[in-house]
Amino acid sequence: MKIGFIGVGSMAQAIIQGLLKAEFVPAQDILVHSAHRDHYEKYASQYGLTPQESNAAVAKESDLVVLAVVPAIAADVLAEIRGELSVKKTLISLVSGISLDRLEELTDYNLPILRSLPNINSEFGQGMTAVCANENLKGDRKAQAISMYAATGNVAELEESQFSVFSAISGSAVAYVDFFIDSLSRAGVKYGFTKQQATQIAAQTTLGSAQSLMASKKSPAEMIDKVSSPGGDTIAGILAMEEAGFLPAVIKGIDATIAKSTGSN
Ligand SMILES: NC(=O)C1=CN([C@@H]2O[C@H](COP(=O)(O)OP(=O)(O)OC[C@H]3O[C@@H](n4cnc5c(N)ncnc54)[C@H](O)[C@@H]3O)[C@@H](O)[C@H]2O)C=CC1
Ligand SMILES: O=C(O)[C@@H]1CCC=N1
Repeated sequence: MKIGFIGVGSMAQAIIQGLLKAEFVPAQDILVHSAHRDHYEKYASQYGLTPQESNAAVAKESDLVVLAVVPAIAADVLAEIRGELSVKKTLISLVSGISLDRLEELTDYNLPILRSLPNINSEFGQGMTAVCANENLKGDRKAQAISMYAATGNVAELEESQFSVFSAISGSAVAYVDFFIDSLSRAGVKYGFTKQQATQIAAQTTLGSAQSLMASKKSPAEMIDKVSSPGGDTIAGILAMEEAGFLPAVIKGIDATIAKSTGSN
């Protein structure tokens, strides 16, 4: 099976690296093309991938055609490759905010298409990807397309109407979690830790907390209660964070993310 990537930016590279680590397909069966020849040729040669001269060539030579460009140019790129797509190939879009209806309108109403929203953690097999197939993609073909993402982490099949919220609390939230880690780290620096020490401590604490939460099957609130000793330090910190607007700040950030991805701001 050949997997072609149109666009080799942050998200495509994370998936490619995840696929290589999982040995999902041989490296040469991953085809790439993007706007910058120097960059995609160098990247392909570094990892043994197969560079292609054009977006149309990627589409022609691949079984799974992954559209990994920014939303603003997706329509132009689909116009370039439309002639090479067929019912024998699966188009996988990971472009935020572009619906299956719109993808069909820009290509062909008979094509098997998987709309997806991965996150950057795919690079290390820790991804969280939402998928939704159109009615032309079913059975083994659908399983094959989804298996690409399963090789790089968890997959959830969702209604399309849930995508913008998913994108905010997963795709974008990788940055928000890192923002939180960086905030903890800066607090450590304020009190004399080096940035490197503080970041390592904050990151490991975040990782350990997420793993413990999932392993325990408890709610985050129950875990907070376990850490908050009566009359202790943690509850004092929680109350101060609440007073400073921690929860409303997070909700506001998610609202803004959803508004941007749905074009409602
Ligand atoms: N970065 C992330 O964490 C996530 C990104 N996405 C989606 O992934 C898509 C790409 O985002 P990023 O990788 O962050 O952007 P990026 O800017 O890092 O990558 C975009 C790629 O498209 C290429 N490109 C530009 N014009 C082109 C053209 N005419 N033909 C072929 N390639 C062209 C660029 O050279 C670059 O390789 C977006 O639609 C975004 O919504 C979805 C989930 C998470
Ligand atoms: O920032 C963005 O637009 C993309 C969508 C989800 C994560 N990154």
